[in-house]
Amino acid sequence: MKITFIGGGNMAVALIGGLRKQGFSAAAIQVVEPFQESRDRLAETFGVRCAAAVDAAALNCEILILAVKPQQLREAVAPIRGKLTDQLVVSIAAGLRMADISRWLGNYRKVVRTMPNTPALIGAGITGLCADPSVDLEGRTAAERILKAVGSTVWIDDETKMDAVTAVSGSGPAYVFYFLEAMEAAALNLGFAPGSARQLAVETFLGAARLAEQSSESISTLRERVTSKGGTTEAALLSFGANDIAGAIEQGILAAEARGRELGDMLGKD
Ligand SMILES: NC(=O)C1=CN([C@@H]2O[C@H](COP(=O)(O)OP(=O)(O)OC[C@H]3O[C@@H](n4cnc5c(N)ncnc54)[C@H](O)[C@@H]3O)[C@@H](O)[C@H]2O)C=CC1
Ligand SMILES: O=C(O)[C@@H]1CCC=N1
Repeated sequence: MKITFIGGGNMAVALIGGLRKQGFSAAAIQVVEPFQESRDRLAETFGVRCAAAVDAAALNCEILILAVKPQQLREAVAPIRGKLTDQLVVSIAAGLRMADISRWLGNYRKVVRTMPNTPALIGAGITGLCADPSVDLEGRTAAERILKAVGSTVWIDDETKMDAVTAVSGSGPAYVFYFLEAMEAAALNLGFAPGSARQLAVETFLGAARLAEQSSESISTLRERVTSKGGTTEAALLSFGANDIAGAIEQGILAAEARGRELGDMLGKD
C-alpha cells in the first residue's frame, strides 16, 4: 500500500515514525512538503522520498494523507483538484468537514476524516475515524489499517462528533503534558534534581494510566483508593476542588471543541 503525505510537519513525522516502527517500508511512503529543511529531516530520519510540490510520482499511491494545517488545506489540495483517480483521501485536519474537503478536491468523495494524536510516534496513538458514505468497506479497512499501525482506532458514525474527538484525544496529549509540567515544577520546588522530578512525575502518570487501563473499576474508585481519610492525598484533592480544577479542565475541553467547529464553519465557507 503506497502512501503519500501532503504536509510533512509534526503530525506527519509522528505518523511516519509510527508506520516505520511497525515495519512499513520507506519506499512505500512519500511526502510533499514545501520547506527544504523539513524535507531533508524527513528523508534523513525515515528514508522516505520527499518532493517540494505534487508531481506524478506523488499521485502514484493508494492513500493520500492530508497533513497540513486546516488553514493551509484548501490551497494544498488545489494542485490535485480533479486529478484523483481512485486514491483514498485521509484528512487529519482539525475542524474541516468532509463535504468541504470533497468540494475542494473537485467533488471527489472518497474521503475519510480522522483525528489521530502525537503518541502515534511510539505506536500509542488513538484515532477517531469517520468516512463519507461513498467510501466502501475496502476503503474504510485501508484507512483503519494505516492508523491501527500507530495505535488504537475508533469509528465515529456522526461527523459532528469529530470536533469532540479532537477536543478530547487529538489535543489531549497537550493536557497531559500540561499536568506533567505542573507536577514536575512542584517536584523541583520541593527540592528534587531535574532528572528525579521528571521521573517522579512521568512514572506516576504512566503507572496510574496503566492501572486505569487494566482495571475494571471506575476511575473514581481508583482515586478513592489512594485517598486515605485525613491523609495527604485528601489534602491535595481538597485544594484542587477549592480551585475547581475539574471544572477548568471541562471548560478547556469545551473551548477546544468549539474552536474545532469554528474552524470548520470559517474555513468551509470558501
Ligand atoms: N499536532 C497534533 O498534535 C495534531 C495535529 N492534527 C492535525 O494535523 C494537521 C497538521 O498539524 P501539524 O503537523 O501539527 O502542523 P505542522 O505545521 O507541523 O505541519 C504542516 C506542514 O504542512 C506543510 N505545508 C504547508 N503548506 C503546504 C502545501 N501547500 N503543500 C504541502 N505541505 C504544506 C508545512 O510546511 C508544514 O510542514 C493539522 O491539520 C492539525 O489539525 C491532528 C491531530 C493531532
Ligand atoms: O491544536 C490543534 O489544532 C491540533 C488538532 C489536535 C491537536 N493539535
